[in-house]
Amino acid sequence: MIVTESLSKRYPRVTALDRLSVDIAPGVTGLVGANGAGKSTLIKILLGLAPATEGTAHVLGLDVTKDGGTIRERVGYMPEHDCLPPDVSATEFVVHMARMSGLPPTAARERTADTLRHVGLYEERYRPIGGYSTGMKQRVKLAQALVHDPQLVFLDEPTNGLDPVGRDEMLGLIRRVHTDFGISVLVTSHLLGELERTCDHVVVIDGGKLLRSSSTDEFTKATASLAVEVTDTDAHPDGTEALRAALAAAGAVVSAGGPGTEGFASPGHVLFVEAAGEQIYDVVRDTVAGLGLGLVRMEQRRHQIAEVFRDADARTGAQAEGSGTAGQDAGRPAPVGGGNGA
Ligand SMILES: Nc1ncnc2c1ncn2[C@@H]1O[C@H](COP(=O)(O)OP(=O)(O)OP(=O)(O)O)[C@@H](O)[C@H]1O
Repeated sequence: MIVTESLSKRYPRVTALDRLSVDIAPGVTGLVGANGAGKSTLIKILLGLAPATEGTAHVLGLDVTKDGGTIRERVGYMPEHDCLPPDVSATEFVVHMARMSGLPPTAARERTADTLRHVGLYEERYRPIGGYSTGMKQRVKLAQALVHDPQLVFLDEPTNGLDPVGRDEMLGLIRRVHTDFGISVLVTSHLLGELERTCDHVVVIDGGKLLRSSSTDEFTKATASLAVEVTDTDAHPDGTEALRAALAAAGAVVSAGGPGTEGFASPGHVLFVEAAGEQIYDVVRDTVAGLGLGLVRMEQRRHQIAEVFRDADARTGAQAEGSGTAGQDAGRPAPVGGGNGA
């Protein structure tokens, strides 16, 4: 759907994109990075609205330097900033945008009604946009991006300014844009956690450079582990340590405490056991029983993407220190806002 090769965009004082090469397949893809990472710049280049300094980019097989007009016919765009006229209604505005996209008057009105209903705007759609809440304005922006039935939409920070409930609703809507209508989505955010729940694939950029591109499942599944918590007994005053030693002796890969224990009432009592296969459940149960400990919990846990990046960063940071090249971009993770999107 989207292919870039060594794409760079340099402003006089800033390199907004730095030799970025990505290949994005159909589906819902998250483009994540801190403010200033280059997300909006990439979208503008992909729409043919801003020229790249070097490199190439294709959207739906079309060259952004030559086919910008055709790309914009087939791709919807929800800009980040507030750009809605306050004194017209959502219906008037979206009909206008549909007409601008080339739909005849009747089709434009029908598609507008359908799309506004889909994004959850009903009778309010006849009121002037100036009186809308932020959530309603975001929905109007989403509707205008969808009204001409594009193959692909670019959504730039669609959850900006929304409270947690509004954000969840918007993320649900975005997912349905793909599942209900088959439209592919490229959605940007500075919050990793919210993309984890919404996207099939995540691309992370930092300082205009590609940090990582992989499927959401790859980030999380590969790191499945069991969180195990046990009681102490007279025979084992530190039951957690006794279990850790016994499991390690049985060949299990075990870690205690550290990242990932947030949310547990007694983080010091939680062991993470790498879940290599089904048999690990029996190994943990038998080891706990053999030690005479009480099993408080044994639950499967998928790491959140943010943790994966934190781990990767720790590794890269250690390497960079070791090689004396602790440099600007080497191991910097996307400095994004945590794993829960809240
Ligand atoms: N027209 C411009 N002239 C000069 N510098 C620019 C211009 N547009 C963007 N930049 C710079 O390029 C960098 C990337 O900006 P961009 O807007 O693409 O980031 P972003 O990841 O979308 O962040 P945000 O969510 O804050 O918009 C920033 O440092 C920004 O200041």
